[in-house]
Amino acid sequence: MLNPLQMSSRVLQRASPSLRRLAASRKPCLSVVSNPIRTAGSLSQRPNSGFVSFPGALKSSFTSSLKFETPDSYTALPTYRVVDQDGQVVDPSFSPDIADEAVIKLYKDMLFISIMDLIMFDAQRQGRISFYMVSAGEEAVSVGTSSVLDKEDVVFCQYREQGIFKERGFTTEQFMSQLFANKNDSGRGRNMPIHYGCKPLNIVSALGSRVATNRLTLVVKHTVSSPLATQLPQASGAAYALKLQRLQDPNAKPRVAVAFFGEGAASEGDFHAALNIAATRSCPVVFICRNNGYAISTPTLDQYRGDGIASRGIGYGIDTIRIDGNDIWAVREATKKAREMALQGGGKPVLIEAMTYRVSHHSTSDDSFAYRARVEVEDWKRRDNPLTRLRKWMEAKGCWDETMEKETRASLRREILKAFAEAEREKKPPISSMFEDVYEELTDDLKEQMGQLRAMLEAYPEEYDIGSYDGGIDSLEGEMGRR
Ligand SMILES: Cc1ncc(C[n+]2csc(CCOP(=O)(O)OP(=O)(O)O)c2C)c(N)n1
Ligand SMILES: [K+]
Repeated sequence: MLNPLQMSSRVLQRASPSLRRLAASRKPCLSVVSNPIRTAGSLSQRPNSGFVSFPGALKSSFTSSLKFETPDSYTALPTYRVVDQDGQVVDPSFSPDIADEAVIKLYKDMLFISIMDLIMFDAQRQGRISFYMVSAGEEAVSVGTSSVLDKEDVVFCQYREQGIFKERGFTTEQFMSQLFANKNDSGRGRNMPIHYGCKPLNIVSALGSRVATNRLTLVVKHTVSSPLATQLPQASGAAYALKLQRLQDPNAKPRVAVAFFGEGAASEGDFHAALNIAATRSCPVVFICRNNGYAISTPTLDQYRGDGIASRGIGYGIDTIRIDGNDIWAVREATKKAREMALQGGGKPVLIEAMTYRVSHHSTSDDSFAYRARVEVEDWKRRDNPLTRLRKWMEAKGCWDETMEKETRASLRREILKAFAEAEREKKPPISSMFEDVYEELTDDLKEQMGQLRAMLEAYPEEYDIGSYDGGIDSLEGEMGRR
C-alpha cells in the first residue's frame, strides 16, 4: 500500500485534468457559490443590503456600534465529559459501546504504559538508557483515541503517545528494542529513546521509503520527531492525499489522518500552517491537542492568553470540541464523532482539545519541582487520574476487582522486565549501518571515512565496546572498509 505522501504526488501525476482542477480548487468557494452577491458575478457591496460582501468577510453584517470584541465577551468553551472523577456516569444518554472484555483491554493497555514508564524512567536514572519521557496522567488520551480509530488511519504522534503504539499492537519487544537502540529496532538505533515509528501499524514511519535518484537513495524516516509541531503540516498533507485518493477512486477505503500535539507545540508556526491548509483544502484530519498544563517549564498562563487551543480551531473555521482528557469515555465518544465528521462529504478537519495534567517531569532531563510546587502535583494525583477513573467505573460495573488489579500489575511488570532484559543484552546494529540509507552506493568520501573508522577501531580497541555491535569490526569488512 502506498503511504499518503507518495499517494499525493502519484495521484496528482496520473490524475485527469478535471481531477487536477478539482484538487486545486478551494472548497470554501463551493459554499460561496450559494452567496447571491457572489453568484451575480460581483464582489462589490450591495447598496444598503445590510450585509458585508467584502471577499474576506462573507458572513458579517454591518453595524454602526463602534465596539471592539474582547476575549472576556465570550464564555470559555465547555469541557465535555461522560464520567466524573469518581467514575460516576454524568451523561445519562451514555451507554458503553463495547463489551466488558474490551474495556478491560483498554485498562490493561493504560496500565501497561504506566508501568513501563515507571520502569524505564528508573532505567534512565540507573544509566541503562540515555533518555525517557513518561505519559503519566495522559494515558486515556492516547489509548482512548486509538481505540476508536480505524487501524488504517494514519497517525502522527508528538512524543507522549506511547498508548497509541500499545493499543495498535506495538509489542513489548519493539518498545524495548527502540529504547535500547539495539539491532532489532526498526529505526536502526539512530534515534533517541521514545522516538518510535511503525509503518505496518500506520503510525508514521519511513513515509518516503526509498526514493532513488541517480546514486542518491533517500530513506525518509518519519518516526516521532523532536522538533515540535513538524508532524502537523505533515498530517494535513497526508489527509489531503487521502482525500485525493478517494476523489480518484470512490471505492478507496475512507481514512483520516490524526495528529497529536501539546498546547506548547501549538505556539509553533507549523500549527497555524497545518490548521489553515487543512481548513482551506478541507482535509480529513483530526487534530488532537493534549493540553496538560505545561510545556516543559512554561505553564499555560505564559503560553497563551486566549481560551486554550480550542478557540483557535474555531478561528480557523474548524469544528472543535474541548473534552475531559482524563475520561476515556469522553475521549472515545468525541474521537468517534470527530472521525465521522472528518469523513463527511469531501472531508474536513476537526479539532479536539483534551484537557489533562502532566503528572511527571517533562522528561528525564527535567526537574519539574524547580517550577511547580510538589503539592500541586500531589493534589492532582489524589484528585484525578485517568486510570483510577476507569478502574472505579469498572469496579462499579462489577468487571474488575482488587485481585485482578494485583495480578495484572504483576504480570505486566514481569512481561516488561523480561523484554527489558533481552533487549538490553541484544547487540547494537552493525557499525557499518551508519554509512547506509543515504546513497545507493557508497560515495568515495564515505568509503574513505569507513576506512578511517576501521583503522581507528583497530588502533584503539579498548576504547570502544566493539563486541556489542552486530558483526563487530567485521561489518566494516571488505573493499569498502579497507580503502
Ligand atoms: C521547535 C522546537 N522548539 C523547542 C523545542 C524544545 N521542547 C521540547 S518539548 C517542549 C515542550 C512542548 O510542550 P507541549 O507541546 O505542550 O507537549 P508536552 O511536552 O507537554 O507533552 C519544548 C519547548 C523543540 N523540541 N522543538
Ligand atoms: K503541554
